[in-house]
Amino acid sequence: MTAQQGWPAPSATVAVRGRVTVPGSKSISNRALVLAAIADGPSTLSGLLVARDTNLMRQALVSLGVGITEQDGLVTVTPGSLKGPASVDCGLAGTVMRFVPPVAALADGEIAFDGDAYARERPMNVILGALRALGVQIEDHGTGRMPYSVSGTGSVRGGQVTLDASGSSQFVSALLLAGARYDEGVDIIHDGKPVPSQPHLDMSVAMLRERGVQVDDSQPNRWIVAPGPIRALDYAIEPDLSNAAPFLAAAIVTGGEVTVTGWPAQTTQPGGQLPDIFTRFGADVTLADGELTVRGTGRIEGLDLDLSEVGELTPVLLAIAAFADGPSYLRGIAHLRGHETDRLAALETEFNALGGDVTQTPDGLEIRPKPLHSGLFGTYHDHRMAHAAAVLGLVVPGLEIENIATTAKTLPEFPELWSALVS
Ligand SMILES: O=C(O)C1=C[C@@H](OP(=O)(O)O)[C@@H](O)[C@H](O)C1
Ligand SMILES: C=C(OP(=O)(O)O)C(=O)O
Repeated sequence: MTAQQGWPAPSATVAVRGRVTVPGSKSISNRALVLAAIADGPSTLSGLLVARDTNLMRQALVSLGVGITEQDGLVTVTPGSLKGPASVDCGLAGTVMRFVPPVAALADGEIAFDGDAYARERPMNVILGALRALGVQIEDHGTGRMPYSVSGTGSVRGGQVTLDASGSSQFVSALLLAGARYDEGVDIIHDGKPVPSQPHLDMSVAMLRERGVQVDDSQPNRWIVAPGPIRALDYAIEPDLSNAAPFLAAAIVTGGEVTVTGWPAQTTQPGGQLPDIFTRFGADVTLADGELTVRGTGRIEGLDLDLSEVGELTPVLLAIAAFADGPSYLRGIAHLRGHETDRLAALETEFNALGGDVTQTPDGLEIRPKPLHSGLFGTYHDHRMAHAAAVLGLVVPGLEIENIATTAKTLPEFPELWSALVS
């Protein structure tokens, strides 16, 4: 492949200044869809993300028998009786491959799951094993991976299950989201190294409680969901704060100023930690009147960051750290090896191919800033690799991004929004 085959990342001739509005959160959108699909009546969702991951979730739920209609940007989800046979394309969406099987278990009939080639590499065994322990029949040909099928009888016994969710918080969220609809509810006990992505767990619990479900998360590493209905709820989805990260990073690496509109005062999204992290990098950050403004000060400090709670922010934060005045250490993110790609390996390879000095550690990445040169940045079907490359490209002229279209996973309009902001 030659460098000509990539998307020419705009470089910033002047400091980036502007305002951006990003579409709805992937994580909240797909939870809202799942919960609405198994609620006690129709729910209307506003601000739902339109992207590959949410489209796959919608298709999955429709194929199970859920009604989904759309008018004037509002999406109405009407629960139906869940039935197989059906097949579900998970693409590369963790939220689809982990959150839908516990719902499919409530269907009557066989639901087959498959996805992109790399989806077969993403860890699934924990959630499949947990579902089996809760009384669900699963066929995975002994692989613990995709493709698999879930054969339901219209109800799930549920009850207590012990699992190791250190590989992904989505194993816990998946059971939380459907568990109220199981006969005995679900009592999830985590046994293993710490569960990553605490904000995403909080998001699942909060969204269940908003819908009247009783969740007891008062003990560490244990979540008890009482059996009962999930109340239908009309719901507005927050903007995706993780997808806002590259735009805000543009201000930091160019010494400019970027405002993201619609920033929630309170959030369970991991991006809620961005103001603090950006401040530690040396940026000026203001949150007022529902807008977050980040101003680059011309100085970026190398940081030692535990990103275990906010792993999905890693690629963009590494791109900022590439221009810091000292080394940075990003820790607590071994589980990123099971994301859209092995993100630790991919980031190390691609940053170093531009002349960078990035090293994988057992649980993270170290970066020692060095001048970078132009080149083609591989994205490995990973939207956040593309975001990181775009941030680098502001400072590194001639950088090209392979398969920029991969950003469609969560933000199809990324190339246009980016070009409009930075050029
Ligand atoms: O539940 C969710 O919506 C997510 C949980 C996290 O997964 P991991 O805990 O596997 O990192 C996060 O990285 C992913 O982007 C979305
Ligand atoms: C890890 C991610 O996605 P997924 O929901 O597919 O796990 C991500 O978006 O960074």
